[in-house]
Amino acid sequence: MAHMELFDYEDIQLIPNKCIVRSRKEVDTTVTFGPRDFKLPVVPANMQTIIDEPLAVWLAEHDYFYVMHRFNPERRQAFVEMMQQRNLFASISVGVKDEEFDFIEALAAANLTPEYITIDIAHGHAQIVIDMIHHIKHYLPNAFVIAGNVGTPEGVRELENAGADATKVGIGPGKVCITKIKTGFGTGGWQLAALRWCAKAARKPIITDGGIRTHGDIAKSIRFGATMCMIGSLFAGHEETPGKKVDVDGVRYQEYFGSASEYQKGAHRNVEGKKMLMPVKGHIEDTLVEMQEDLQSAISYAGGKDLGALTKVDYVIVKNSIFNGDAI
Ligand SMILES: NC(=O)C1=CN([C@@H]2O[C@H](COP(=O)(O)OP(=O)(O)OC[C@H]3O[C@@H](n4cnc5c(N)ncnc54)[C@H](OP(=O)(O)O)[C@@H]3O)[C@@H](O)[C@H]2O)C=CC1
Ligand SMILES: Nc1nc2c(ncn2[C@@H]2O[C@H](COP(=O)(O)O)[C@@H](O)[C@H]2O)c(=O)[nH]1
Repeated sequence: MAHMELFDYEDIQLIPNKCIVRSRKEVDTTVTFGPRDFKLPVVPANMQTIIDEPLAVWLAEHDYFYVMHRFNPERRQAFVEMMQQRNLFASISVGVKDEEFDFIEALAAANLTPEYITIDIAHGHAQIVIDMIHHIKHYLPNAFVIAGNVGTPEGVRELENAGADATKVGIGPGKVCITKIKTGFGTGGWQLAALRWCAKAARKPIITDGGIRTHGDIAKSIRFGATMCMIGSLFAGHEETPGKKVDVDGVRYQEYFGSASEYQKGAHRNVEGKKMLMPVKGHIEDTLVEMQEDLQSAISYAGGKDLGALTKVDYVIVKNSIFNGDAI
């Protein structure tokens, strides 16, 4: 590996350029991802405590990208039918076990092609993922295939060469992730640098996945090569997110647990995720609007009118100092 600068979100500040808009309202945060345009380059994580069918419908109706999780496998075909009957796009997740290969064939037999299929595996740089990409492209050639997760340029290239239309980057930077502790591996603590490293090799869009803690981190992700940002913890704790609500000393919280946690698996086997309680902070629509306003502002600081302006801004590395000791 050539010499690589190591940094994460909190170590970076972007450098402003002369503003060319009279109002932040003029700034366009739209992103084209696959066959569609979306309001924001942001997608809630495909986790059971973050997305469910009603939220997926709401997001699709309001022109936000979504990826339904894969943890109610028996519902997925009906979900695709339901979305497409309502003229909404269908975006689902699959794993790589034998029955998942059968499921792809069942969709094809039913003449159902989801617009987006995400192969959702912890260690996505694997032959079985390449086999699944080939399988989907054979049976459902018009589906846009997102494959991951990977943490290296080699991983990105191999999945792209196998036919993936986008790759997802991030091994272990998530808020409820314990992969880095349990295995010693991953991009936790240097996710932004790993994104830059992977983006240099990519010929197709990248979704950065995990580690985003502030709205400014979305702008930084775009700067370092992401087309889309997958976010869990910032979306956890909304009225509409499906994690169980609990009351602790009169304060409302919502459960947010890892997809590889024992709470998801129902067994303590290969556990690489934990559970947290997040304070309930209101409606997801308000958070999405605030994200959009903050991103519009970021683009105005970049001296532009759309997301493209962020991709070229200068930056400095200010190791661990941007919060001046303040908590986020
Ligand atoms: N982004 C991240 O950093 C991580 C995300 N996750 C999330 O947790 C969920 C469960 O993931 P996952 O365990 O992959 O899904 P699955 O339980 O579907 O396992 C994937 C398949 O790959 C095999 N496998 C071999 N090596 C590994 C490895 N190191 N990690 C995982 N599987 C391996 C598994 O077999 P066997 O189980 O017998 O080994 C299984 O057959 C997913 O939603 C994933 O996104 C989990 C960890 C890290
Ligand atoms: N290592 C693990 N990673 C997990 C698990 N469940 C989900 N994830 C990943 O985290 C992101 C969300 O990260 P956040 O920082 O925005 O909260 C999610 O999209 C997955 O890639 C897990 O059990 N272990």
